[in-house]
Amino acid sequence: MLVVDDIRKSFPGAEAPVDVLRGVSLRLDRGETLALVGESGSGKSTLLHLVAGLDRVDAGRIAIDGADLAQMGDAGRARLRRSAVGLVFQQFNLIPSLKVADNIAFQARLAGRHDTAWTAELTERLGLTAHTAKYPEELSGGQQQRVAIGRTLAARPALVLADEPTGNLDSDTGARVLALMLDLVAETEAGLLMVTHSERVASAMGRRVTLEAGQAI
Ligand SMILES: Nc1ncnc2c1ncn2[C@@H]1O[C@H](COP(=O)(O)OP(=O)(O)OP(=O)(O)O)[C@@H](O)[C@H]1O
Repeated sequence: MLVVDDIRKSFPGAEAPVDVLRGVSLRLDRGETLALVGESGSGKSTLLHLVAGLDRVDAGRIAIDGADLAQMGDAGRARLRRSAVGLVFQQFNLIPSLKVADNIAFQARLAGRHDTAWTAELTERLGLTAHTAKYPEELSGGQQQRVAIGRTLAARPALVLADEPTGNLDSDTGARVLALMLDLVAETEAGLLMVTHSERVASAMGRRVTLEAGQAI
């Protein structure tokens, strides 16, 4: 479902360009979970941004469900992001003026896939039922993180891209949220690509890819 084929990405440096990704390839099918690990600065977030269509590769190919990101304009990539891809980043990016229930439903409504029963089930399993009429600022960090996960999964994306989604939580809450996220991803048969620094998180995933010196090993 996700094919990353020999991608390259450089950024301008003070003297010479910095070659962050130097021919990285990976594949991810629906129902698979893949941890993306590597030292700080190894290019994990860069790769995730490229797959999310938030930036463009210098060379190589990224395809999601057969659609080549490079062949699409900005509008096409935004459409694909809305319909097939869910993002869970460290910053929750909740909408402050919307109540929790509307934050959770937001992505699904945008994608035209709002399903009341599924949203209610997700809300319950994420332990948020008592908080649906609140605004994000009234919630703790861990609760806001669960809202962000609910918002992504309510839309049933084919591909979930996550950057340290439990990085800001204490280890017990983080473990519970991760286990729930893995269950929900498995049930929706999404593919999950997750950047993490945590060995515990990486070992809970089906496979792992390590970025080192611009390559996937
Ligand atoms: N927009 C940008 N402009 C210039 N350099 C960038 C840009 N984005 C990333 N870089 C550089 O690319 C390299 C990889 O950064 P990236 O954030 O992808 O690493 P990472 O593996 O996610 O790191 P961390 O684990 O610390 O989050 C770094 O050297 C960074 O300085």
